[in-house]
Amino acid sequence: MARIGIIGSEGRMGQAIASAVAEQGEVLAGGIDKGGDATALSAKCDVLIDFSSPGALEANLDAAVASGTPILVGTTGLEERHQFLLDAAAEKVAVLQTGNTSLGVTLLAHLVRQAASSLGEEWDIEIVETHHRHKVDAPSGTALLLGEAAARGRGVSLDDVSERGRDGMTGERRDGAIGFASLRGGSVAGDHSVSFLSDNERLVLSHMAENRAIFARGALKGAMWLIGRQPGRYAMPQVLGL
Ligand SMILES: NC(=O)C1=CN([C@@H]2O[C@H](COP(=O)(O)OP(=O)(O)OC[C@H]3O[C@@H](n4cnc5c(N)ncnc54)[C@H](OP(=O)(O)O)[C@@H]3O)[C@@H](O)[C@H]2O)C=CC1
Ligand SMILES: O=C(O)C1=N[C@H](C(=O)O)C[C@H](O)C1
Repeated sequence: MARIGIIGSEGRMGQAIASAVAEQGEVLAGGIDKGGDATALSAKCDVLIDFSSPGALEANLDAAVASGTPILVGTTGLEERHQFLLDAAAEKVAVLQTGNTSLGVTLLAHLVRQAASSLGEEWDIEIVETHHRHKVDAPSGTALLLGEAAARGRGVSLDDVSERGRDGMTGERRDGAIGFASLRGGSVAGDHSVSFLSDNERLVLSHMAENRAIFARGALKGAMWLIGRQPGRYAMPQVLGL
């Protein structure tokens, strides 16, 4: 049995992960929230699972590195500087960061990349996500992950083609753009759709999360997979064998 430490343990995801840990018969070694001691938690775990806040990431990675504990980071709203922190930590411990730990979205990203690579630039790409009223970041980590997949399929950089937050006299749509739109309300666990739009037809690939258990089970699976791995950056397709 593995000893699991949860960062953000009282949050919506933290509680769902604790349920998954119990369901799978693993051991919950402890959990922390804001103001908690990540170093002490890390020292008594085989793996850390972090679903907290971007502001907590640096301290959480430092704690993981100090005790040589692998870490799965599900927190979204991360910026470029956070990716540098993740890369640095991955030189010392096994690190998996993803905007979505579900099997369905991991497969969806694969399909989106394939579709973007097969369809020409005359197919516009638009990504729409809907989440519960409590979500604090936009676009969602998943929408960005799907945008990255589409951009990789097209052989372009997402930073160069991304169109976010259209408002007012935007002008016509840029050729080759990948657009994002976010809806917030109610208790939606997470809906994502990627539309490929041409003049004559539309292809829409989508995923709807019915609840948080899918994220929690995927996170636990990823965390268990990290135990005993060499330092490095890992990704969900490796965990799921996709
Ligand atoms: N990758 C994936 O598959 C998924 C990712 N997410 C992401 O996970 C994150 C958490 O989501 P959710 O559970 O809904 O959010 P919540 O707001 O419900 O939970 C966040 C938790 O993190 C804690 N926290 C905040 N700051 C710190 C800190 N500095 N150190 C330790 N703990 C801290 C909060 O504690 P306190 O209340 O004391 O501030 C709270 O308990 C979000 O970024 C979300 O987008 C969500 C679902 C799936
Ligand atoms: O905050 C959430 O709830 C979710 N966040 C992740 C994201 O930003 O994509 C994953 C999931 O959609 C739920």
